[in-house]
Amino acid sequence: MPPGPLGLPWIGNRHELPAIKPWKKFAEWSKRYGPVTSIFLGSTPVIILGTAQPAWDLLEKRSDIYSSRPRFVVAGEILSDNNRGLMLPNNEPWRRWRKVLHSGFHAKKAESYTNIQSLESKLLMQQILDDPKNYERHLQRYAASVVVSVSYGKRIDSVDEWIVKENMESMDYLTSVNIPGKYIVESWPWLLKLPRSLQWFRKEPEIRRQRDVNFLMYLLNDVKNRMKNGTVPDCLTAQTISNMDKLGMKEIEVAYAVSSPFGAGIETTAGTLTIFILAMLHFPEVLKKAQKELDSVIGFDRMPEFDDKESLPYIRAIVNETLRWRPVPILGGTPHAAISDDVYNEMFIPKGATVFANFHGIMQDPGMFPDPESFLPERFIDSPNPRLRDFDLPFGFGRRICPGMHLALNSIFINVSRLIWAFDILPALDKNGKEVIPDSHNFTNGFNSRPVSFDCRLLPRNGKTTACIEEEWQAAKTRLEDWR
Ligand code: HEM
Repeated sequence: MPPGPLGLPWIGNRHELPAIKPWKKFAEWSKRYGPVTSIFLGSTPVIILGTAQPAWDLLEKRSDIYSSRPRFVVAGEILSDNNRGLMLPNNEPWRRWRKVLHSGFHAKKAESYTNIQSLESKLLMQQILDDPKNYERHLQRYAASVVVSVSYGKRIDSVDEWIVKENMESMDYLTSVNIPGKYIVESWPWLLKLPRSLQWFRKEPEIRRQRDVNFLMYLLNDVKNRMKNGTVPDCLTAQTISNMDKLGMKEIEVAYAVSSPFGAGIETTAGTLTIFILAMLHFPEVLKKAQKELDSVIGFDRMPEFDDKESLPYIRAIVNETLRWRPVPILGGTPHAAISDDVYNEMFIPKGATVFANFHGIMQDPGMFPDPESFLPERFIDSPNPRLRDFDLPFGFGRRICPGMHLALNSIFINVSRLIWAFDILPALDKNGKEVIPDSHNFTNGFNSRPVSFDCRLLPRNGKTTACIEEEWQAAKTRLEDWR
């Protein structure tokens, strides 16, 4: 097995792994033992990949071995009845689920959503203009509305809408049951052989499951009804319902599949945009340089559009650097699992091993990203490294790579370019008028890690850009009505 810290009988290295921000410990171990490290959590072998190369070598090049997931007894099997593809092993139902998401969000298909993304982004700019203090809430609304629009053909006016709240509660519950060590059945799955009435751990997740099913079926049936009336815009659910027979999927499978962007696409997108703002507070020279590019390519009489992407290399590099500097899916997303024994660089990796591509270490590897703590978009410009020219590392690996990658990149590009074009992004001032720069390491715990809320000033750059935002918003308002 790869080198790693010696564990104790039965518990392995569990006692050494903190519940808060375990990725830091992972990175520490990678530094000490090398880019491929092994530990044991209970009796499960866990492989930690600390740099990008072994992650590509294993999770991408050997994806026939490493595209599975570890077993999630409570969250995946009991709570979700094996309907949440993110937690499914590499099996036939996962492939059907993946097909739905691929056909809904592949690069070409994602282009068809740029219209709604641009309209929602115009609303976002207007909201930030009117109420800059609550910028984080506006970013979350943007991300939620895009995801619900492309999934269910219906937009979101406020993060307080019941659909968003119900989804958040469901996701919070899912995360709360997915804590290693919380349920003994995860380590002793033989408990599932007990008579059902004796499986004490089932009761609460099964109640929650019924609530999830009711919610997801309501959303599915709502789209069905609107399809009958001819009032639903093109969206993932409508496409999938039309293809249901061909896909060979049951209604409940479809209901869960089309809801996956809900869990995977809101926090990641909104969190990344917040990280961009945090980076601009720490690296004001990057903001200045980006404004210079926008001023010469766009000017002040119109907003940046998707068509401008090719002419804005520095903005594209900022998008990449934001995803690298502080990745939201800090542990590389959900871990992968090996379905057969393997040998890599003379190290044995056993069947059933859980594999983490620890983004906290990978994205801070000075070998690949010199001076990794600095926010340097230049590292992506004219790079001879094809992996940096086409930077998909933040979206994971192989057959499990994020299916929402193109949608996410479009959301980040359009909003980063418009925020830079329209606003000066400055630190908040304390009561003595002194600038307060938030800690660039103060991030939340959890699978998705985003900055702890911080204040900043988003000041309109000039009258022309402000007038342009207001004008564009007036025009966008009526067009957004199509997505009610
Ligand atoms: C900045 C935004 C985003 C980032 C950084 C991100 C990143 C990731 C990562 C790292 C993974 C794990 C891949 C792996 O296991 O190797 C993942 C999986 C996934 N993402 Fe995203 N994602 C983002 C946005 C989205 C959006 C907008 C959607 C939906 C439209 C989405 C849907 C998914 C799904 C469904 C999976 C699970 C795939 C599977 O298990 O087969 N993501 N994402």
